[in-house]
Amino acid sequence: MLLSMPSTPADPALQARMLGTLLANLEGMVYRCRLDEHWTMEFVSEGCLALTGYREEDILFNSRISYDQITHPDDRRHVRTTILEAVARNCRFDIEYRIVRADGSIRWVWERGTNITRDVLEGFIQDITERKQADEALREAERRYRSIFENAIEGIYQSTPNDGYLAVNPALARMYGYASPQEMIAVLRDIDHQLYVDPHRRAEFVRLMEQDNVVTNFESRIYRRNGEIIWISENARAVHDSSGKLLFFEGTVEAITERKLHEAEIRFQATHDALTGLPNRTLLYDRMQQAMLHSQRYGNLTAIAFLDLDQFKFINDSLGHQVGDELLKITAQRLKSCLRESDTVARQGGDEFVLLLTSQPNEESITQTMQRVLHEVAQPWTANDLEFRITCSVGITLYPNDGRDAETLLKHADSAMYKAKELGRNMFQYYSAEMNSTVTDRLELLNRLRQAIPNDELVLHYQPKLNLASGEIIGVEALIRWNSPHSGLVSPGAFIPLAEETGLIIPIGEWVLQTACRRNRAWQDAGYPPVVISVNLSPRQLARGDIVQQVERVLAETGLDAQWLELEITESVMATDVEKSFAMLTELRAMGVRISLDDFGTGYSSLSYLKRFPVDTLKIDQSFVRDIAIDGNSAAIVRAIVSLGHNLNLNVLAEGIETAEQSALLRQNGCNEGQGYLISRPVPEQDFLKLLNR
Ligand SMILES: Nc1nc2c(ncn2[C@@H]2O[C@@H]3COP(=O)(O)O[C@H]4[C@@H](O)[C@H](n5cnc6c(=O)[nH]c(N)nc65)O[C@@H]4COP(=O)(O)O[C@H]3[C@H]2O)c(=O)[nH]1
Repeated sequence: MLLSMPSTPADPALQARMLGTLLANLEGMVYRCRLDEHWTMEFVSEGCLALTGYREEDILFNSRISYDQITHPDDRRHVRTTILEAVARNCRFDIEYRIVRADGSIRWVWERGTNITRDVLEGFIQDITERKQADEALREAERRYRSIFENAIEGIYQSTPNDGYLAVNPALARMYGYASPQEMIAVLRDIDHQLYVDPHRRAEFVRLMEQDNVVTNFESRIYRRNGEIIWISENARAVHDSSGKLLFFEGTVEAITERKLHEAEIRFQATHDALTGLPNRTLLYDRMQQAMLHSQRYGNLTAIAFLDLDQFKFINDSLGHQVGDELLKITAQRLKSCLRESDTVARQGGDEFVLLLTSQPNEESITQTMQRVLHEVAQPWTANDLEFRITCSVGITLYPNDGRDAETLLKHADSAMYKAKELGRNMFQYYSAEMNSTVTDRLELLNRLRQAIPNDELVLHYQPKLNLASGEIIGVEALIRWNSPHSGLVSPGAFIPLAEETGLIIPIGEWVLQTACRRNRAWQDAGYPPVVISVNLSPRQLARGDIVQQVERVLAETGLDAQWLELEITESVMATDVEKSFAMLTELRAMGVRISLDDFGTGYSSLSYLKRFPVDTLKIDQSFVRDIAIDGNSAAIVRAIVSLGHNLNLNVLAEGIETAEQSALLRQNGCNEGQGYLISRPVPEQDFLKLLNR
């Protein structure tokens, strides 16, 4: 019993004193009370004041307040029931409840007691408010941590090195495709094989844990429950007990598939061309290095083909960038279709592509591929309901023959490509050492070309046009030459394309028009028989829109009558703003200027326009003339053009006549005007005037 005395010491006074000391120093209150409706106190120890805020005399025999009143109203019933039940069973009771202290504050107490008789209880009551608060704080903290665990967006887990997961949160279960954490823990027993796509990843994870006790940003590919593969990143640490034994790993998981895709996308963008999806220059260099190493080891050839679309700039400027972009995409596809998977088609920028052919046994195989490339690129394509054809010029270098590094090989391929352009486009050229001596540095060329007009370096050569039947000179074509102090007499193929690309053709074109008209007027003034002089007009001169005014001004300045001027335009002009071109050409014809359609039959699908086109003469392209004697198709085309021209009341002139046989065949096929080396090459003015005088 609580108040029963120890058997020693025997002195009752000593015992009473000890008891008094004990009771006075006890934190809490010892009591004796009646088992009545007030819990009437018969004895309370000194701790009463500290516990309840009431003095002993306030409580004893309910003199001021009863203990039942001190008990928190909400807990009174619970307290009474518990005590009565214990009494009924004659056993000790142990109960926690709240009291209301004298100052109104509420405190938690713990009471432990027993009944001495049927009516009297004895026991001890202690303030446990602080412990209760600590418990509550602990529970709150636990609740908080659980809430974080349950509601985190990141996956959280505890796992053992060998036995799967101890705990996972719902986010991780969701991320891995399981209905609940429980299901995931139950199903995923063999993490190495069931989870990681590469089973060695888990071994690596465990190894890092053993080594560092922590892993950060550990990225792996894992299987979701449905077999789908995703990327995750883990941060984890090892948890040990006090003896240092490993208990488990605990970590967080982030799904990073999107980030990985994004990174891959960025990597792709850094190495590929956005428009065509082809490898860009960076990746090309990389592949070239590999290909060269491979050739070195196996003793075969690597070919680098530099490819430039002929007249692309013109299409881009005249039909718009959208059509230009479309053409580049089509070309990219076509080029890829000609090559093996192991080869590379890269876009170098603009309309330039580079083909890298690896492990080539000999030149013949490269030539075959290049023939396929020319053929494929030249296939017709459609834009704005019109059918087009575009050709390309290609320069080829071989490793190891033509260069030992990527830079040199590309530079030489570029030179060879310009040679192909110079030789008439739509062809490929293998690089040869002499090409180095030709003008290949375009920038340097451009700078020098800019100076050509002010330095008076441009000259015109003249090529007569004949009536094939009578042999009479009926006209002359003015053809530009550049008398460069640096490179000698440069033919137009070597600088006109560059002038067209850079816009320099505008001042050059105006110079040609001025000079041709002035010279023609001077010949007439000198008494030579009058001839029509033809001047080539670049599509860009026409696209500028002021050609009518320019021609008017030049004719006025030089005093040449309009009937003695002919403007040669190429079919490609028709692909530009057709209505505008029609209007300008119509105006020029109304002034009396003649219009001739150059290179007829080679390029754009112009037949549909031809009927409406304000033109006087069709010039049959020299490629047909060249083959007329050997190729039935060319002869048929020439016949068709001649009869088409005549039906439309047009003059038809054949250019590039080199042999008497060609001339005869042309005459037989109804073509009675011609021009070509057979009659005369383009010659300086004085030589031409001698011909005119004959
Ligand atoms: N194989 C062969 N070739 C022959 C024969 N007869 C003439 N040719 C060449 O064929 C070209 C005909 O000129 P094009 O088709 O207008 O082609 C011209 C023209 O498109 C352009 N061009 C020349 N001068 C000018 C100019 O003043 N302005 C513009 N915009 N372009 C020009 O440069 C191109 C090339 O001019 P050229 O080198 O002078 O080359 C000339 C001429 O020398 C022949 O029997 N056989």
